Amino acid sequence: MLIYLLSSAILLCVIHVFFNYNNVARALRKIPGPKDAFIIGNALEIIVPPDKLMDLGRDFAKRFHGIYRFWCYPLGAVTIYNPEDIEIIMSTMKHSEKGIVYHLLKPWLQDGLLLSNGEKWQTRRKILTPTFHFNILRQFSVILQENAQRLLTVLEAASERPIDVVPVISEFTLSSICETAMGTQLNEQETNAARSYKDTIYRIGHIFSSRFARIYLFSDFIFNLTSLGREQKKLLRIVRNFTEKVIDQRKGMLNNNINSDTIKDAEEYDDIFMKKKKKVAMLDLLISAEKDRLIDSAGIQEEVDTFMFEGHDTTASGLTFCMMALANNRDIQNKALAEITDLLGDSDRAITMEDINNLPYLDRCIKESLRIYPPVHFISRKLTEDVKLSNKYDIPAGVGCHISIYDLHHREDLYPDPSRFDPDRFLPEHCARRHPYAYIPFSAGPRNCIGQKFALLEMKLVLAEVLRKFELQPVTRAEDLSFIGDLVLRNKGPVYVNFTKRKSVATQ
Ligand code: HEM
Repeated sequence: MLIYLLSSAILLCVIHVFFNYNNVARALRKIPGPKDAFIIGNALEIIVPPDKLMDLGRDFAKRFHGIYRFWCYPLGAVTIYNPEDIEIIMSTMKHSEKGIVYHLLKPWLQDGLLLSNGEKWQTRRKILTPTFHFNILRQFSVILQENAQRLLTVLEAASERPIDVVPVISEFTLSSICETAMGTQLNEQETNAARSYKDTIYRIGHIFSSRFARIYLFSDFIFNLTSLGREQKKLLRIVRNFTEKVIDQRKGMLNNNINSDTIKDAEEYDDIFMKKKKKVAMLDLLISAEKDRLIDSAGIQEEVDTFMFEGHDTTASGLTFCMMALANNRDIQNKALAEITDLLGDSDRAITMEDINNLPYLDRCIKESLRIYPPVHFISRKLTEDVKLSNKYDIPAGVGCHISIYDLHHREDLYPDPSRFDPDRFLPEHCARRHPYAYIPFSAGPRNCIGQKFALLEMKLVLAEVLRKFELQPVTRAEDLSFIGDLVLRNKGPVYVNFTKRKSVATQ
């Protein structure tokens, strides 16, 4: 018996040494982090119920300063929120391989821009960059304005009582991205296929959230055995059939309307569509690139799906929290409204892209809201080579490096009283004093958000239109929020705002 116990103890010690004293573990364990348990490292600390995941991150960010790590053989991860360290990781393509959590998106986005790497990413980024050229954004602004007007109608019908803005804003951003990315209207068309596509996208979003918050579902093998895994498979088929059909229809339309062989750049793209008086879609550039054999049909599908995913939930989260913040900060809301009224006077004409460039205070409100409530609150990389950070810690190759945008944006030393909503933090003189990687809602460096200008245009346009028409009154307060662990920042429950119709813009 004694021999049996002794040999078991020795075996456990050997396992412990093997798990926790290999080269990776030794390097990682020099970085501050939670206390290591025998054999299992930090496993027990990180397995928490899904609704506690965000709190766990915030708790660690408070306990450690700018960096902490987890280790549980064979998985290791370091979370950083020092601007100097973030610059080391984000400013080069050396560390551009995406972390393990992005693997959850693979069945849907495949090798689209968000997940691809190397030459493929470079080619795709080159094809897609002109989509966000000023001239094309100007055309998108017309579509965004039409969708904003539909949103105003919805808000008007529900005014004078608290509305959960989450579903209303999601509907707006999903319709907007669908029309700008694919040239397809979800609202007016309201065919069975369009409705089912919309519902499917929402449901897939929920499945991602559920999977993200349960680490045991990260394994494809286990996930595919669950009812969620089976449902996701079915839903992805619906999405793919819909986008395939839209792409085919668009190809047919382009072939009939455009004699030009290919579209070489944004100016030409703009020219062709302006002459034909056609609404442009991001998809058109991809179809054009297919003629040059730069991309194939499967590639077009990947990119359309990527834009649909990246382009709606993120902006919906940004708009939701910005509306809530403006409702809760009456003085700031009034200042933003005064700026709009000064610009437009009594006129009730629609706000244009040119107007948008003349609303610097609203711009600062959006920036501040994206600081406190960054829609993409963390990003993650898998390091393929060793990295020395600014504070001399070494992160070994093979481990994950999470960049906590949320904790970076809430650092007391960079943003005193970080929970206070203060748009003037973004006055040029204050920005100039800050590290360039201290504010990164759209990431930074070569793999930054390609849709940043589009997102800001969409947010600004719709906020300006909403503020002109409604006074936003507080219902949900900042202290009521409780975030759930998800790829996009989300409150656990509804986010209520009361929209009260203004009598007249001129009298405010
Ligand atoms: C407020 C809204 C948005 C925020 C906060 C946001 C944020 C981000 C962030 C942080 C990344 C980097 C992700 C990473 O490195 O893992 C990213 C990448 C990306 N975003 Fe956005 N995004 C927004 C809206 C949009 C929109 C509207 C589109 C499309 C129209 C878009 C398309 C993309 C794409 C395709 C990438 C991958 C870029 C690449 O790797 O080259 N995003 N976004």
